[in-house]
Amino acid sequence: MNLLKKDNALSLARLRDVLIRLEDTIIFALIERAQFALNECTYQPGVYEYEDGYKGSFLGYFLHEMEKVHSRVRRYTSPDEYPFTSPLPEPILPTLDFPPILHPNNINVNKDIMDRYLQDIVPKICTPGDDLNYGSSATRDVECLQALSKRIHYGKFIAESKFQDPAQQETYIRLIKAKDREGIMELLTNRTVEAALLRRLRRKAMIYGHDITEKGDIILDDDQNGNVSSKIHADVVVDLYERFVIPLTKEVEVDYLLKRLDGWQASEDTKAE
Ligand SMILES: O=C(O)C(=O)C[C@]1(C(=O)O)C=C[C@@H](O)C=C1
Repeated sequence: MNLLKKDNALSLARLRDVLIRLEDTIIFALIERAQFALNECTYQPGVYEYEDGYKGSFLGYFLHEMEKVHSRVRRYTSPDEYPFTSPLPEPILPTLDFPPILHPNNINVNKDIMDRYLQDIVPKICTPGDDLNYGSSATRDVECLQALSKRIHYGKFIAESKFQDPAQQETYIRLIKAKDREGIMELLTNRTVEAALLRRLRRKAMIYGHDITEKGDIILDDDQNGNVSSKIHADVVVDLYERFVIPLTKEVEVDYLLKRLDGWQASEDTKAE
């Protein structure tokens, strides 16, 4: 989404379209990672020596080096991009003037994303063992992590859109003032959208995870669920969204909303002047 343009940036339908596109990005990134073995040593600190004395894992090193370059081309000045590592250098490109779409905040849940990715996702999508493709698997890890991070932090835009809905703003303000986390969570939850998302995701993961014949039919495997030797198990993708991606997006939404009124009245007064 072009965040330099403010028009319609907060339309809920458009934001949901972004999330739908990111489903494809995430499924393909997971499929790419799944072709390599677990390669545990890339996640363990102290296995390699780095010229700058870095003490973390190979993935941590690779991610930090990549983020340094991306930071120089101002990736993390965009309100939908969040780094995993720090410190990062200043951009070499001039600052872009993004219209203020989000309320100022410093929410970044990438540490949680990294923990869940390493503990829960990689062991489920990769075969155990070591195939020596360390660079390839770390490259894919970075793609998965960045796609998940973007998706989950989009919760901020969705929360802002919901807050600005005139039909709901008063209720949000009341719940925020009461610091009612559960009430906010309930109000922003849309179970119909979640159920439709999970159905769509299962279908996509089934289709993207299999090859097709020349006629376009899906080549299903011969187990009863039709997904034993697929590139990725549809169940794993659905489970990942159900237990991790959606709940963490909602946490971001709630965290954002809980801070939504900080300095708000002051900024409304300035706008009115
Ligand atoms: O689409 C929304 O309304 C969202 O808030 C996003 C999302 C999601 O993570 O996909 C989260 C909460 C809602 O219950 C439905 C979907």
